[in-house]
Amino acid sequence: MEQVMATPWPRAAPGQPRVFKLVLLGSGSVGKSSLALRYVKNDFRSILPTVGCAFFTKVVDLGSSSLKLEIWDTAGQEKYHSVCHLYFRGANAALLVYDITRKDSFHKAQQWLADLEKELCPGEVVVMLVGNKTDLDQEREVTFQEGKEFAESKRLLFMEASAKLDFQVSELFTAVAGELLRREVQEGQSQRAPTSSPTRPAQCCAH
Ligand SMILES: Nc1nc2c(ncn2[C@@H]2O[C@H](COP(=O)(O)OP(=O)(O)OP(=O)(O)O)[C@@H](O)[C@H]2O)c(=O)[nH]1
Repeated sequence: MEQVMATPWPRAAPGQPRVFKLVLLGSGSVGKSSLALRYVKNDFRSILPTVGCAFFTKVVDLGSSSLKLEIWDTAGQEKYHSVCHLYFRGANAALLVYDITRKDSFHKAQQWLADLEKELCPGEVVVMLVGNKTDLDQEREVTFQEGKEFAESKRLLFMEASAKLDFQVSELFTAVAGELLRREVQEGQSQRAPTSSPTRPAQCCAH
C-alpha cells in the first residue's frame, strides 16, 4: 500500500472523470484500511497499522456518470491524531468508521465529526457514519439503532458493513459517490438560477 505524507489537491485532466477527495477517519483497528482494500482491490488480509496516511484511487461508475475517488486512509492510532486534520483539508467526503464491537470507537467517531465540523462548513462535505465488522454481530456493543439515530441527529448518511465478508462495502462508497454527484448537480442548478443567492460565502470556516 502506498504511504504518503503530502496533501496535493487532485486535478481532473480534460475528458477525465471529476476527482473527489474522500478521507477515512476513525480509531485504530476499526477496519478503515480493510474497507479501502476491499473496495479498491476486492481483497481482505492482515494489514499492519497505517502510518501517516495511505492512498488509493478508484473510478466509480454511476451509470450515466462517473467520478474518480481519491481515498485517503488515515492512521487511527492515537499518536497520529494530531496530524490527521491535515488530511481532511480539502476533502469532499468523509467516512467516519467505527467497529460495532467497540463502543469506544463509536464515541471516537463522534469526536471526529466534531473535529471535522471545526475545519469544514456544514453541508460542504458528504459524511457517512460506517459501523464495520457486522460479521462479529455476537460481540456487538453498538446497536444498529444507536448508529442510525446518531447519524440522523447529525444529518449523516449511515451504513453498517463488513470488510471481511464484503458486506455493503461497494454499496457504501457508491452511496457517497452518488450523493457527491447529486450535490454537485444541485449546486450547479442553484448557481444558474438568476434569482438565487450564492450557496456559500466566498470565505468559509477555517479556509
Ligand atoms: N472480523 C472482522 N475483522 C475486520 C474487519 N475489517 C477489518 N478487520 C480486522 O481488524 C483489524 C484492523 O483492520 P485495519 O483495516 O488495519 O484497521 P484500521 O482502522 O485501518 O487501523 P489503523 O491503521 O490502525 O488505523 C485487522 O486485523 C483486520 O483484519 C471486518 O469487517 N470483520
